[in-house]
Amino acid sequence: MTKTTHGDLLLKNINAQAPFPICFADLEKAVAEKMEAGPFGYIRSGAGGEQTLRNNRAAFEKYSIIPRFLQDVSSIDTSIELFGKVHPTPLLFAPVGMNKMAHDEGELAVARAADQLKIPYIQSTVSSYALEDVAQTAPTATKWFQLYWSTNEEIAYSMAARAEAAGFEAIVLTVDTVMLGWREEDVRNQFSPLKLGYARGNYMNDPVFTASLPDDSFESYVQGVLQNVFHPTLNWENVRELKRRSNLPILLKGILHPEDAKLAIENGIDGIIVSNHGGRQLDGVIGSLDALPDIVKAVKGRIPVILDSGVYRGMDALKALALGADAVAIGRPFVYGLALDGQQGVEKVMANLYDELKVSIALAGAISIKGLRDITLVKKDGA
Ligand SMILES: Cc1cc2nc3c(=O)[nH]c(=O)nc-3n(C[C@H](O)[C@H](O)[C@H](O)COP(=O)(O)O)c2cc1C
Ligand SMILES: O=C(O)C(=O)c1ccccc1
Repeated sequence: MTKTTHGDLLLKNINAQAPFPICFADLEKAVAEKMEAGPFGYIRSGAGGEQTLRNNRAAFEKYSIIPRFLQDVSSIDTSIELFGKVHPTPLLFAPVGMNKMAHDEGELAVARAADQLKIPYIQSTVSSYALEDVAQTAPTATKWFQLYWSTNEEIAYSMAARAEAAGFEAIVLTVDTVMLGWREEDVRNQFSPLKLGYARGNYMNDPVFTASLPDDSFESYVQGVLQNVFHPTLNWENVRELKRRSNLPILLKGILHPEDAKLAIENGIDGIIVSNHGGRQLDGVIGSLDALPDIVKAVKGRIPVILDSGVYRGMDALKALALGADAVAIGRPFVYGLALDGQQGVEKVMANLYDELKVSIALAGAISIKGLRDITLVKKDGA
């Protein structure tokens, strides 16, 4: 239970300290001024004409809440349970690769922030630091490993096994990035973090991967990553085999169609992440919040449904939870916090998101995450 009676959730941001950007737009502006065009454009942009990037935000803006009052909201419970473990907030860190682009301490800083905040951390396959180093620097954090399938399947199994051995508690298989989306900003800026070697953390010390290289030159590593990280052959049989080989819960990330959600359950999957990869993969795709209700209906509470893509404030998280998500994952906001102020920046961004969520739950007239499902929402297009 969290007390909401101190009245300082907002006001602690109004003090003598150096000001920190309070919302996503301010964050993005500050990072744009600080970072070079290449890495900033890589993080900010969406695929194609960025229709999906806009759809993500537009989906949240369609919903409004009709709040209830006079029901004592002095104490609220923001905890959730996932795979038998209780977490104090319904937030997660979405897997974001190559964090050295944003800060030298990269994933290490983010994982320490996750440990501090008690928010589960999902580490990317293409991270700048190895999963073993992340586990060591954030030993008590809840850590999940995001797996990109590999052209050489044995590399995928090897990474999944390493994650399990290092204490990661779930595997998140991303299904929407079997090849890179059509990202025009990166062409404009002539920028590829993959080619610059930012994604080598988990590959460099993978015994199966390194054994597959002709030599240990930088060029061989980069070529090896490029050859393996894109994997258009991925199919349901691979999913079943991964499930057979792992003892951990397995989630599929990037599900947008209710039929795929049903297939995930039929194939023994333990959870799904409704996501369009932050608008970075197929442009013209449905906003992830717009995809949520039909998926929640299809899943019928059998496995947890997590949502990401466009959750930029506490109120966005509230709307997703009210529409039936069990938790939400945050991508770009924490990366911007990392770019501005390392671990501290990540903590500030996530703490503000959480504080706004708490204020919003109470002001909407709910006292728990499950209770949010009973609040009244209206949708602009009348549906
Ligand atoms: C720079 C960047 C790198 C990302 N790398 C990965 C990744 O390695 N694996 C993955 O599954 N998703 C990756 N994503 C997608 C995020 O997990 C998440 O789906 C997305 O950022 C959510 O949208 P948001 O940024 O609007 O919160 C990445 C996103 C960004 C912005
Ligand atoms: O940039 C991304 O969104 C991403 O997920 C990715 C996927 C493969 C290689 C590098 C990054």
